[in-house]
Amino acid sequence: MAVLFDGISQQLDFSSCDEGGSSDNSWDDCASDLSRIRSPSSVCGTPRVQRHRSRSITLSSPSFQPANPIPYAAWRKLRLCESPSTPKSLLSKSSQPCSSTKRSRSQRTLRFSSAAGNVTQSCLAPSVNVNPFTRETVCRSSELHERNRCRSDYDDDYGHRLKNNLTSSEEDDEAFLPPKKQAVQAFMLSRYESEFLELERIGTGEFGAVFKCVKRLDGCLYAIKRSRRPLAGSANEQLALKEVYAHAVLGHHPHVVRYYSAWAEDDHMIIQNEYCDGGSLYDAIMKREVQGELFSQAELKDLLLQVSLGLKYIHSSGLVHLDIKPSNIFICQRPSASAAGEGESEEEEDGGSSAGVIYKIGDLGHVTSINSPQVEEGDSRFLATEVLHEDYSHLPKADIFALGLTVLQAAGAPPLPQNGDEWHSLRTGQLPSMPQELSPPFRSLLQLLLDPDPTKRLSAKELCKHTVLREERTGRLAAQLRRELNVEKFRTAMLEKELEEARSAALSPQQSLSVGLQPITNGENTGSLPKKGRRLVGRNTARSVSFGCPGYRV
Ligand SMILES: Nc1ncnc2c1ncn2[C@@H]1O[C@H](COP(=O)(O)OP(=O)(O)OP(=O)(O)O)[C@@H](O)[C@H]1O
Repeated sequence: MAVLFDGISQQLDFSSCDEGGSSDNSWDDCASDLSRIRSPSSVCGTPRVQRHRSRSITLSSPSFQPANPIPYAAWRKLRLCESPSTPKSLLSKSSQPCSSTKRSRSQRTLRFSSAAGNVTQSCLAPSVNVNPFTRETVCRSSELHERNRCRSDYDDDYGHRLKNNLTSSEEDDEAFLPPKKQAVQAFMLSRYESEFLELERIGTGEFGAVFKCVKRLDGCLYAIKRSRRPLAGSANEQLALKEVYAHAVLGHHPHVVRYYSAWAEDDHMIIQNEYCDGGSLYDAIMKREVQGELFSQAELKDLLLQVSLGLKYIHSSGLVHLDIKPSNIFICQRPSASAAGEGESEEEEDGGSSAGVIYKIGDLGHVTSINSPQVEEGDSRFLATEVLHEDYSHLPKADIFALGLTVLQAAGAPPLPQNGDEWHSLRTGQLPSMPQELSPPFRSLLQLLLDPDPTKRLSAKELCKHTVLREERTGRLAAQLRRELNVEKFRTAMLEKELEEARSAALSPQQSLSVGLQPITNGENTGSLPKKGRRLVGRNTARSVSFGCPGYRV
């Protein structure tokens, strides 16, 4: 029995089941966890199988049962937290460079991982590759290089989770599943589980839940939307399908959240989208509110311009969004200049801001066609009156109306009413009272977006060209051009000076020839000849210039 306990104690670590020690994990609990290991609903920590040379007892074998249930108190004593094989030591082992043989083996093996939250989803799934080209990886490796550390030190959640995952796969070097079982279990994994490692839940909405995931193959982050309720036959089905159809038709634009893939799983729709690391505009507004800050007018113009660019693209594709609002506009932090390279980004060419963030339109669940609309009204707080009255003749202008209200929200306007008198008065063209003074041209522009008559509202295309929005960018461009012009002027002046010097240097010997050749002796009497070692035009002009007179040179 002692031998049996010893074997178990060296293979199991329940620290991930109960970090705080408050859980009542008995053997039975953990054994049942093992049996539920592929159930997505299971959230309790899964016993972590530690790397160990002895294979006398392998927990991965479903047939394994302890001879006797282990009492709770005794069980807790079996934890390996401070033993030489604790997870800590395993982590540090994994952070050291490992041989290529080991890496390739770990990539092949299936493993148990103890990813926090939805633990069991990633169990038995393949490991995650680390993409060396992502911004995160590049930044991290340069940081590590700077600090001259030999141990990797991931300080964010992504790093931790990735690391845990990689560590787990290394632990699995001592593969405990026979090949047939591995194959069967891999087969039983869903596409979501086998292709992605779930890092955290980042949001919930009408559609369902959204998770931040890393794709095991490419090591990149994605936002994965999973519909909340089983879809077949539900009203949610249309919403999900609309989103997929719209994404597929729209393709790729810098101001529309990028779509990668979609599939159905267990009667749920799963959509793989670009992950926007700045969250939603709604989150950003809330954050500013807490900090007692407001979006500046320049930021508001930037927001309006960028979303207009996205809308222009959607509208020119014959579609309308119909649910524009702060929680459906997502933010990507702009990569630093060094990471982005020196050339202008696509956004800038398309008129976006060169500083700060990139705004992207997301959540295409209400998208419909302009010409044959099937309108599923979006959030009533942002709804234009004509849509409420089922007048669909100017649908793109309904997006413009919602965009106007979105910008007002970012400017600090009070929360919008869902209905009632206040709702109607907002639709008479009156701007709500604002906590900040907006310039008259910008205020009039916003007023124009909220005009009760949709035909008077500007189109997205007109907005993108509007001088009020362009002046910021024009000003920035002008400043940049001025800087470049100054550099060029300076360069030209330098070249002119060098040319002048070269000319006079070339002229001097001829002058000296006309007055009688003087051999160069000890450096005296050199007239206007360049001083010794002085360079002429270009970098290679330290060479002597010969005039074909032996004994005479300049
Ligand atoms: N691509 C993404 N990148 C980052 N976070 C995202 C992304 N997509 C969604 N989220 C987060 O998940 C939340 C809900 O997402 P989304 O609005 O798409 O779901 P929904 O169910 O359609 O919501 P709604 O009720 O607004 O229609 C967002 O508010 C945001 O915090």
